[in-house]
Amino acid sequence: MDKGARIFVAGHRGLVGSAIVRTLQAAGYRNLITRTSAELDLREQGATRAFFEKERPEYVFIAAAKVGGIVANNSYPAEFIYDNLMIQNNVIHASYLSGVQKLLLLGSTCIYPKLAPQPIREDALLTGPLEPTNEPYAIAKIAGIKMCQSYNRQYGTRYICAMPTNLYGPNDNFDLTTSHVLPAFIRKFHEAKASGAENVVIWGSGTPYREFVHVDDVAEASLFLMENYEGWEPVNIGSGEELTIRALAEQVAAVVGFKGGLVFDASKPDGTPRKLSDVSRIHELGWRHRITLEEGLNSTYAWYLENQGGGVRG
Ligand SMILES: NC(=O)C1=CN([C@@H]2O[C@H](COP(=O)(O)OP(=O)(O)OC[C@H]3O[C@@H](n4cnc5c(N)ncnc54)[C@H](OP(=O)(O)O)[C@@H]3O)[C@@H](O)[C@H]2O)C=CC1
Ligand SMILES: C[C@H]1O[C@H](OP(=O)(O)OP(=O)(O)OC[C@H]2O[C@@H](n3cnc4c(=O)[nH]c(N)nc43)[C@H](O)[C@@H]2O)[C@@H](O)[C@@H](O)C1=O
Repeated sequence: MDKGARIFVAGHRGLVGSAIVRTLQAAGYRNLITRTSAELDLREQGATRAFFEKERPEYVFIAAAKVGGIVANNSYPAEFIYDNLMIQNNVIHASYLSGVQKLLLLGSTCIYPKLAPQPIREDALLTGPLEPTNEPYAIAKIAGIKMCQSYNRQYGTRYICAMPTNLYGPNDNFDLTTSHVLPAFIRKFHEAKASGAENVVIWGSGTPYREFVHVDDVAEASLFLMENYEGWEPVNIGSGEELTIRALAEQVAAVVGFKGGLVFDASKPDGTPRKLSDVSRIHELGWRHRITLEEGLNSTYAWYLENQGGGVRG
C-alpha cells in the first residue's frame, strides 16, 4: 500500500480498530479515514454508500462490529446477528460499488465448530455444529467470509478475511457484563485487591481452555495480510498457546497482586471447551505473534491503571 493511500478503518475507536490505526500511523500511512458510529452508522445502507462515494477509500479494514463476551452474546442474539450482518453487507457492497482496491474483514475463531479437532484449521469451517452461546454472531461472521469470497469470484475483488482468536490489550471493554474474560479478570482482581475482598467470582467451571493474542499483534498481522495475502480462504491469527480459565485467573491475580481465593459460579455458561487456532497458515505466510501473555497481561494492567481505574468504556 502506498503511504498516501486512502485507508478507511471502520471501528477505529474499538480495541482492534484503534490498534490498527496505531500500527498504520507507526508504519507511515498518513491518509487514514475514520468515522465514529455516531457520525456514520454502518447499519444504514444509504449513509454508508454516500460515505464511500464521497471519500472513495482505496483500502478498507472492517473492525467495526457488535462485539461482546459470552454473556453478551447469549443475551442479545438478535443484535449480534443483525448489527454484524448489516455492517458487513453495507461496507462490503459499498466497497465494491466505489472500487475499493482491497478490503480486510475481521472475523473470529468462534466461527469454527464447537468440537472441531484441535488445533483448529481454517478448513474446519462449516464441518460441524457451532457453539450455541455465540452462534448468531458466528453465523454473521461466516456470512461475511462467504460475501468476500463471492464478490472475489463474481466481481474480481480482493477481499480477504482474518480470524483472530480471543484478543486483549489497551482500550478493551472492561464492563463486567458485556466484556470478554481477560479484561473482566483485570477489573475484577483489581477491584477485589482494592476493596480487600476475600474472593473473586469466576464464571463457569474454570475448565475451558482459551487462547489469547495481544491486539497489537492482531493489528500487525492485519497490516501484514493486507500487504501480502491475496487468498480467498480465511487466515487464523493467534499465539498457538492455550490455558484454562482457572490458570488465566491465577495469572491475572499474580499480576494484580490479589492474594484471595477464587469462587466458581456454575450458573454462568462455559461456552466452547477449547478453541485453539492452528496458526500454521499465517506462519507459512511469514508472520508470528511477538507479545507473550505474561508481557501482555503486565502491559494491559499498566494501561488499565493509567486509563480506566474504576471507569468502563462498554
Ligand atoms: N475482542 C475480541 O476478543 C475479538 C474481536 N474480534 C473481532 O475484531 C473486530 C473488532 O472487535 P473489537 O475491537 O473487540 O470491538 P469493540 O467493541 O472494541 O469495537 C467495535 C467498534 O465497532 C464500531 N461500531 C459498532 N457498531 C457500529 C455501527 N453500527 N456503525 C459504525 N461503527 C460501529 C464501534 O464504533 P464507536 O466506538 O464509534 O461506537 C467500535 O469502535 C470484530 O470484528 C470482532 O469480531 C475477533 C476475535 C476476538
Ligand atoms: C472472542 C470470543 O469471545 C466470546 O467467546 P468466549 O471466548 O467464550 O467468551 P468470554 O471471553 O466471554 O468467555 C471465555 C470463558 O471465560 C469464562 N469466564 C469466567 N469468568 C468470566 C468473566 O468474568 N467474564 C467473562 N466474559 N467470561 C468469564 C466464560 O464462562 C468462558 O468459559 C464470543 O464473543 C465469541 O463470539 C468470540 O469470538
